[in-house]
Amino acid sequence: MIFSKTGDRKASGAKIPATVITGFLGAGKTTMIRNILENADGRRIALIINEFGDLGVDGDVLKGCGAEACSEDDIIELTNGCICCTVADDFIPTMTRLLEREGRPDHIVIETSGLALPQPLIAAFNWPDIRTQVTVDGVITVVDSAAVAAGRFADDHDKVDAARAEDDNLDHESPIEELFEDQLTAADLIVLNKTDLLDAAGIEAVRREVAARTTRKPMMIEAANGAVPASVLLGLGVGTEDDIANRKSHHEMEHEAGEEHDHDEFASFVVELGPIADSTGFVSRLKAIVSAHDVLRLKGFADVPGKPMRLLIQAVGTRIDPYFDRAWAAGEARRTRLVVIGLHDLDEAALRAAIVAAAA
Ligand SMILES: Nc1nc2c(ncn2[C@@H]2O[C@H](COP(=O)(O)OP(=O)(O)OP(=O)(O)O)[C@@H](O)[C@H]2O)c(=O)[nH]1
Repeated sequence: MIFSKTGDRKASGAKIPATVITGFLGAGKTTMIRNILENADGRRIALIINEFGDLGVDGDVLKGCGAEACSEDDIIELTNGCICCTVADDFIPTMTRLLEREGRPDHIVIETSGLALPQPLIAAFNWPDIRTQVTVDGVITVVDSAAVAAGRFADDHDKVDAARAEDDNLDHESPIEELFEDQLTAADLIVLNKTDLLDAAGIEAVRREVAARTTRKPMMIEAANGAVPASVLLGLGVGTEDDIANRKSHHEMEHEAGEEHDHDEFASFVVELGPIADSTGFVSRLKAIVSAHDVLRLKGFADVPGKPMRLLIQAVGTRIDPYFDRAWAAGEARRTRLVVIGLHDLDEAALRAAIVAAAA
């Protein structure tokens, strides 16, 4: 965070605007935030990142981006990715500490994990100590348009029925579909991202499907690589915390109907490997593995011997995108670590073995 030295907002009593950026795993939230930080127009931005999985890749990518607004110490990471369960434990104390600091930011940006329900987070802005000092400027939901076009959020009824037959505890129709809709329902602005991967007719079909998935009518804009001017994303001025009653999630509606909510629908684990000599072969073998095992998201960094830069590996569904993102720092341990995220029945042992074999 880059903080004001004067703390003049506090003195004037103006509330600090906070933008919540949500969207399913791999939609492009971090990419869009990076774009905001690089085009912050002199705003002092504090960034809170909530990530699923123990690796902190998003924070690391943003710390490594070199923009003035992303200095190492200026990004707060909340490591438990289910913000819906930890608002009281993690988020509220973090916000309180941020607001107690001497210098205060002009704007707060919060990236939820791809598996988080935004509703409890928005409701937390009504907590007395927070409500008097911060307002939700707007909720921005980033959509992976290519994934929508590929039917990734369409309910696969056969699969859901089979899973429910095997596991009585499954109380939801389809966790992915529900989350996708809950994130859309929370939105003040929907960014249809990854339009570079579709043609005009495909984008139009995505727009129609997304509109049909929420009863609200938030603004919708298109983007590639999250390239939307910060002036469009920041300053929506909605005050979303006053409108939570109109944005209820499936979970909230189930709770009201007296049903229980299961937090164990998704799972993640970290794989640590040695140096990867043949990075091209490794990435192509990983691609086959994520397809065969229905992995939702895989990301992390690899140590490629002889390369001064670390290799960032990102897989979203079956798309895999490796690139060297920054040089290893002096004294930094060169490590290969990947976080793997999937549904709760992810076969961790088989996946681990396959990834270790792919690296050999
Ligand atoms: N082709 C294409 N790729 C994109 C676009 N936006 C993001 N990506 C890629 O998609 C992958 C995931 O992007 P992230 O920004 O990390 O997505 P995220 O929503 O922060 O991911 P999680 O935090 O894991 O949920 C990366 O490989 C990005 O380079 C886009 O508009 N087009």
